Amino acid sequence: MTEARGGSYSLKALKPFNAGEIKVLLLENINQSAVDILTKQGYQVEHYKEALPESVLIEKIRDVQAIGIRSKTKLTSRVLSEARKLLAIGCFCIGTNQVDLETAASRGIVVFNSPFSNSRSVAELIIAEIVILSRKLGDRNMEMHKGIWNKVSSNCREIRGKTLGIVGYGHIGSQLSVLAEAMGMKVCFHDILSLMPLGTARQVDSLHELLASADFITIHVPETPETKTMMGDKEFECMKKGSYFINASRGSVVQIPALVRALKRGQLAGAALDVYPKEPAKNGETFTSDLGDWVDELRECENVLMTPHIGGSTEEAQKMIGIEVGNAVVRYINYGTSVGAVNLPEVDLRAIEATQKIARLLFVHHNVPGVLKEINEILAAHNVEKQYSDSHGEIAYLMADIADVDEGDIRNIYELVSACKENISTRIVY
Ligand SMILES: NC(=O)C1=CN([C@@H]2O[C@H](COP(=O)(O)OP(=O)(O)OC[C@H]3O[C@@H](n4cnc5c(N)ncnc54)[C@H](O)[C@@H]3O)[C@@H](O)[C@H]2O)C=CC1
Ligand SMILES: O=C(O)CCC(=O)C(=O)O
Repeated sequence: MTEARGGSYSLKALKPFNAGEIKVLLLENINQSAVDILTKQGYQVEHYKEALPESVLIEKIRDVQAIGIRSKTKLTSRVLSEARKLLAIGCFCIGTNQVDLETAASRGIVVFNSPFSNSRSVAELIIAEIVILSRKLGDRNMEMHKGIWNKVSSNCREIRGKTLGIVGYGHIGSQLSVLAEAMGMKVCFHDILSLMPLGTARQVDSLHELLASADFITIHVPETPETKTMMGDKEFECMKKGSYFINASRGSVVQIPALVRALKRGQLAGAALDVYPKEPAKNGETFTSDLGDWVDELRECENVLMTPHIGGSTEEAQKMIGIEVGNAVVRYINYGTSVGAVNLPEVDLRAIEATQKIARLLFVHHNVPGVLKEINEILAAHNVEKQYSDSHGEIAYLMADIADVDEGDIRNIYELVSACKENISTRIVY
């Protein structure tokens, strides 16, 4: 058994398994920092640059203990029902809407994401887009590439003194607020939560009030039943004539035909989109009407910037995300630590000293009365050094360190706990 240094004494590295048998599937060009962390553990890592078609995904997911994805791979209940060995899903991004979180939890599969490692990258992109839209640089750039000299100032404006309206004042929205004020903009925002405004930003009561008062509107909400299609004809009609619209959240939030109508009738002077209702699965695929008629309609509009979902795609963000999510997956597989999980209770225990003969029970179960009594009866013959249990809706997670157990005790505890009626998943690491 290997040992890790922890402060002034040695900590036990818990690995009840042959690490070489742990298989990890990484999709969508996840950063090398994650590959390095996982391979250093001795895990077998299969690494693809793109998302896989569903049939191939199902074939591969059957055989792995962990999978890493970004925004394209849909882990639906159909796909997860095939994932019989899966312990952990790493979303190497912020959004987790591509995963059926409830199904994952009900199967004892933990889901991690990286809640803010790419927020700054998105905020910087939005600042750039505000300037580019305001100066109509997208169109001027395209003209120059075609050999056309078109020096105009009409309707091109500074952003200083203009109002930025932010929908969703979370990690990205609030970071953007600070950057925009530094550029001389006034900031107001709308959020379903009452939040502390940064700088001199101002929270407004309703989405419609925000839409009517800003020169630029930018959306930074997660995909939820409430935010799906939240921007339609009525909302664009509320916006100031000649204002600009930006979306780098999720494509489902905006009704593209309504946006196109607002652009064509001159209600909006331009728009920037980074995300779409349907996106190609990999680089090299085309962005054409195969995805929907809305593609051609958008491509015809003037002063519309379109980027291929690159809000979080910077070297800095991808490296940080790789390290953060890669480590979270390792900690869960090796130690059972679920801190940072988005679908299971966050449970952890202090590390075990290398000299201690301790086995750690990791038990995900249905959250019903009587389960802990049953488990503690199983453990009654042993000294439970420490234990912690928490629940998240219908699912609960118990972690217990049991002292002075031999291989026979461990096998016995495993068999009794996993036979418990409310068992979802039982592991013992030692
Ligand atoms: N284009 C890209 O590459 C990227 C896109 N994203 C997307 O951006 C979204 C936002 O990211 P973060 O700021 O990190 O999320 P966050 O969770 O920190 O903030 C989201 C905010 O939206 C608010 N909100 C939720 N529903 C709302 C509603 N109906 N109306 C108004 N406000 C609402 C929440 O209260 C929260 O304050 C992510 O969920 C993800 O989908 C994130 C990173 C990169
Ligand atoms: O980088 C990606 O693939 C996805 C970025 C994103 O949309 C997110 O972090 O939610």
